[in-house]
Formats: sequence, C-alpha cells, structure tokens
Amino acid sequence: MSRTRIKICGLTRPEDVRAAVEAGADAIGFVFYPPSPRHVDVERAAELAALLPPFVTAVGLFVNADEAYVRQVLARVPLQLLQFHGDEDESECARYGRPWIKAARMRAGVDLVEFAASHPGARGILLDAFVDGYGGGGKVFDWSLIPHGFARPLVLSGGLAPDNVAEAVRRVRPWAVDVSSGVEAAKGIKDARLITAFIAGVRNADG
Ligand SMILES: O=C(O)c1ccccc1NCC(=O)[C@H](O)[C@H](O)COP(=O)(O)O
Repeated sequence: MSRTRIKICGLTRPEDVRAAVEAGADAIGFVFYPPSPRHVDVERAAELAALLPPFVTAVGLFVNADEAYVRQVLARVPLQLLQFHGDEDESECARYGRPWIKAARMRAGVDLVEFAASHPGARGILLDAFVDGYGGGGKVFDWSLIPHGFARPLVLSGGLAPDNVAEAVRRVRPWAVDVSSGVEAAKGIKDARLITAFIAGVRNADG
C-alpha cells in the first residue's frame, strides 16, 4: 500500500515552509485569492517557492481567477501543480498546459462521479467542505459521501487536523490529504508542532 501524500496549504512565511518541508510534507499550497487571509502576492510566493527542495511540489491555488492573473503568477512562481477551487470548467483549468487538480464541494446530493467526469483532465479531485463559499474553512464533511472504489486520485480535505487525520486516512484511504486550518496558530500562520503531529498521524494510519 503506497503512503498517503500530504499537502500543507495556505503558507505565507518562510519559517512555515521550512517547518512543513522538514516535517515531511509532499506539497506546499500557496493561495492566490486576495479575499483569503492566506493570500500571498506573486513576489512573496516566488520567495517561498524558492525554498522548496527537489521532490516537494509547489501548488498554486486559484478561485475563479482571470486568465491574465494566473499567467502572471505562472510567469514568476515555479508551480508544479495548479488547484482550481472555484467553479472553473475543464477548459478554464486545462488552458495553462500544467498539471491541475479540481476541488469539489462535498455536500448531500453531490454526484462525485459526474463531477470527475466533467473534469477529465484533472490529475486528481480534491474533496472539501467549502465554508462561506470557498475553502480553508476548517470544517469536516461527511466522509460517507465519498463513493467506494473511486477511480481518480482523491485528495481528502476539509477540517482535517492532528486529532482526526488518522481516522480519516483509515476510513477513506485517499491518495493524499490536505490541511490548512488544522495546523495553524492563526489564519495563515502555521504551527510547526501541529504540522509535525498531523504528519505523524498520517504515517501512523499508513502503518
Ligand atoms: O485556504 C484558504 O484560505 C482558501 C481560500 C479560498 C479557496 C481555497 C482555500 N483553501 C483551499 C485548500 O486547499 C485548503 O487547504 C482546504 O480548503 C482545507 O482547508 P481547511 O479545512 O482549513 O484545512
């Protein structure tokens, strides 16, 4: 059984990037969404992404961003993966010629199979609770909404934390987990101890 990959999202400080890398994160998410308290501007993101060693993926997160802005970010920040967290359709996600994942809002009645089919180019589907219309809300959704035997790589997200991630991994067996609020001292300010505890919880569940 392959180990569960781990994305730590919404980093804004060099010390937090270093802590997440040291703790064993596989991916670091940078939020390019100005209304978010975790938003980073292009220059700060370039500085933070430059801290990443080989084999740690820089993920750029967008919410219904206009094409010019995404291209401005891509010109300056070495992102290996794009994450679209709004209502973007396949063509809006695929136009950049970069690997990308699409966030799905998990709620009663969601048809995840149909959602994935409408985004055939997605490298994975990120499952999130969405709070107040977007992510980073620290809210767990009902994991039983996830169909068994889902064929696409799933990134489990939404309200994960050191005290629930092991259960989440054991129940869902996702390709990866993603966390923001659950490893923070304040929005956008990560806590190295919580990051370490979160990653230990994943490793524990992986066995
Ligand atoms: O993190 C944000 O502030 C954010 C803002 C707007 C859209 C998406 C956002 N985050 C997306 C992520 O990938 C988060 O890690 C995910 O929503 C989980 O967040 P949390 O429930 O706080 O762990």
